[in-house]
Amino acid sequence: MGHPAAAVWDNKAATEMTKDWNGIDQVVLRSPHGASARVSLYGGQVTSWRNDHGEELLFTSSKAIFKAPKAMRGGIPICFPQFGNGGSTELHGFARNKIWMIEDSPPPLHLNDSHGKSFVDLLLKPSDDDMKCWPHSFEFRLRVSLAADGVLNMISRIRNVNGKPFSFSFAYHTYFSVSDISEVRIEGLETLDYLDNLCQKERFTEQGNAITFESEVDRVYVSAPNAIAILDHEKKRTFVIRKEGLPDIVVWNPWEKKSRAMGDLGDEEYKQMVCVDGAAIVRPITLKPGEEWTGRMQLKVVPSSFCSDHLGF
Ligand SMILES: O=P(O)(O)OC[C@H]1O[C@H](O)[C@H](O)[C@@H](O)[C@@H]1O
Repeated sequence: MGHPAAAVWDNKAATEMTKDWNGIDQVVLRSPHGASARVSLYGGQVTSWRNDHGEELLFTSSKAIFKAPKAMRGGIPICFPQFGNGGSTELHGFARNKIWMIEDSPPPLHLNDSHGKSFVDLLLKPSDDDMKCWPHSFEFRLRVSLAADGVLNMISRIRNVNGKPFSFSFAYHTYFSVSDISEVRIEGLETLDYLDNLCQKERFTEQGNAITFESEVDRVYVSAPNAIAILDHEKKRTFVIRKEGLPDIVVWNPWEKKSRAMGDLGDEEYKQMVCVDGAAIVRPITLKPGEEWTGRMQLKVVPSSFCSDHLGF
């Protein structure tokens, strides 16, 4: 446990308020060794995560649009209260298109996540418009923190402040930057069942040793382990994703044809990205009045020589 005053002091020194491309406030988190992360108040979206050498680890489209109704294509949009188009709200929910507030003194986290980290706490409450399409009152608290070793942590707490229970789905829709999608493999999802969005959500079982990419992929892996890895052979680096409270993993690459049809993605840019999301989709989360849910994702990048044997799966 760190001394609270020390944590506050560290944090002030390590965070900075600037504006994003669209003139909206964003918070820059910095580590003492040079890593950084940017969090826009638009969508509570992490728009950049850089390692100690200043290399960008998240993908952002060169054609990204910074206007509703779609989130900026890249970084980590937050999908809430719905993932995909199966509910009453806009695609992937409204949270990614709202202006969030900074919250100076949020209710304490059970787990002390602030010591030695730079962090920001954001808050989203529904507007009258949101209540029209999704009539449930909630408080969504998001903490984004950057540790001294460059590890990025996101903790979402969603509280029911409604008179009645409600259910939602959720995803950290994470666009990882990769050298070439053909050189990428994902480990940790072997033998799992997945729902294939390209086949009307039909359920299949993953057969291969690891996931590689040769065409469009749009899947929700069900009940995935809490650590999975994305290996980028060309860059010789591995992203390690750890998650808690988020049973599912989405894997998405639009490939050539879909990219060409998307106005906010360059025709060839699908090669430089892969989306792998910690998510709760297959079984929506239900909260009774007064209950709170927590979903946590941690992102780390390690040299690929640190192979999956070390991850314990
Ligand atoms: O274009 P967006 O609304 O950001 O959605 C981008 C993608 O998100 C997820 O990965 C879905 O599974 C895909 O079906 C969708 O195309």
